[in-house]
Amino acid sequence: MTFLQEERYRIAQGLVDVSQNFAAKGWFPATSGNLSIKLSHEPLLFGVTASGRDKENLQINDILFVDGDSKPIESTLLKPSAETLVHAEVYKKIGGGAGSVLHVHTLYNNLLSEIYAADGKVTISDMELIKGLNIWEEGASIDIPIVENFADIPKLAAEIGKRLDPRVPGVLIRKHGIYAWGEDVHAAKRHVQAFEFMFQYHFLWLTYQRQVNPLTAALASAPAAQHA
Ligand SMILES: CSC[C@@H](O)[C@@H](O)C(=O)COP(=O)(O)O
Ligand SMILES: [Zn+2]
Repeated sequence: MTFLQEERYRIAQGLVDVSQNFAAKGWFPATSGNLSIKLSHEPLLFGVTASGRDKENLQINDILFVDGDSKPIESTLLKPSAETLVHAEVYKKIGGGAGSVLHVHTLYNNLLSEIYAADGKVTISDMELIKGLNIWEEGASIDIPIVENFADIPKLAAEIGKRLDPRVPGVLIRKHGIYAWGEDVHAAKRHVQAFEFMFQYHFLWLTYQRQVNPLTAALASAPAAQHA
């Protein structure tokens, strides 16, 4: 498989740039996270980070190119990210709306994925940064799906595939992290930043309510019958 050296460089540099932005925020603890940019949809080919690389110090040589089965398309000593199948699943299901898939582990996405695990989703309503997801309606509400953290990656990818919503460009994995995407790496980066801001706000707001006004918080979370 041959493709332009310029394309290879554009994709690798795009991933290095976004990794530096996220690393500065501490979103890649302990080498976690993985990143990809699509090269072509038909056939599906994309550049992805090699497994186990320190994404706080990602280099152009840490990127390899794989197909829709997560197999390298060129001879390489690099091993694709252990979660490459998740990237492939998002590209296959979202189509043209996904030109890049980004995965980060953060404290706030882990906390909310556990707090709302039983609901299977986190609901965020009426926040300005929902517009950062390209959703412009007044008072918009979004549900971010939460899937269990299956160790079996094909199962994890399939479960994520079942829950994808093209309107909401992200899926949480319980006590693991978020996969978010966008039509290109800039949109995907904006989506991750918007989600993380809203997760942080939501968690701190929950905490504030419980600390500052525990009675109101308890009433707000109690079933309606108990209010009567
Ligand atoms: C280092 S713990 C995190 C990993 O288990 C995994 O979830 C992850 O995000 C990074 O895996 P990788 O294979 O380096 O892409
Ligand atoms: Zn991960």
